[in-house]
Amino acid sequence: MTTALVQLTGITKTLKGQNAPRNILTGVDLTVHSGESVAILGRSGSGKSTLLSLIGLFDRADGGEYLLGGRDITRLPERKAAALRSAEFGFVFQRFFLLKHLTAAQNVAMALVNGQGWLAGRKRRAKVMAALEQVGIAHLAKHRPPRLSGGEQQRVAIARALVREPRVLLADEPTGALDTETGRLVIEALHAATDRGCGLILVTHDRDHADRMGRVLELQDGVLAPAGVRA
Ligand SMILES: Nc1ncnc2c1ncn2[C@@H]1O[C@H](COP(=O)(O)OP(=O)(O)OP(=O)(O)O)[C@@H](O)[C@H]1O
Repeated sequence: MTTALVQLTGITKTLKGQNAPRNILTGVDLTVHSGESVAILGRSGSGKSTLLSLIGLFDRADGGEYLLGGRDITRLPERKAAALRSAEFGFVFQRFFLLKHLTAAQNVAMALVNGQGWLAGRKRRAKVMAALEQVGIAHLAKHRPPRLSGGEQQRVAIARALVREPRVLLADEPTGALDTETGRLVIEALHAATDRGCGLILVTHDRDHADRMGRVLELQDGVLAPAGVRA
């Protein structure tokens, strides 16, 4: 068995409630390997986004252990966590967060700016076009977001997440603002990333989309368990 990309053991998280602290995650175990896709279902408020933000190193667990590619990152200092976040993770959200005045290609290229500046022009263009191609919208490279449909805009956002070749793709309700058919295309574009060895963790309310993933889990009472089989 290969080394797991993401390995969470006994993850706990308590958040301030209105009156008293709330134990949102009480012992989450999750292992995701390269090329694997996992869907996380759960009722509203069950802690799905909280869990994703811990995996993506936006926040820190109170307890438990987090290994990334076999390396223990449970207590990584914030500066190192930030560097790891941008090197290892791609993020896709319900809102697309595209810059309206830039073309699709320019929006994707924005992800290639780092502390050292831009990649050299030709290399950058090739990476951007490859990412747009991967999600099936290379022909829309010069279009600006207001001229694109919701599904096309979300695929630009996925290309922006993929262009840095992350090891793990985290998607939080990426089809929440889309109709069913458009959502299906977006799910396929996300899933295609696993063919290249990316690990994919998808938070969704849509059981049909969840069933497109290799495994379907449910967050309930602070822990993850295999989702029940549908009648
Ligand atoms: N920063 C915070 N401080 C206190 N409580 C929070 C904070 N963020 C979220 N919560 C609460 O924690 C619980 C879990 O929130 P979370 O957003 O993780 O749930 P979710 O399963 O993603 O919900 P949804 O499906 O509605 O997006 C909710 O009750 C939410 O109100």
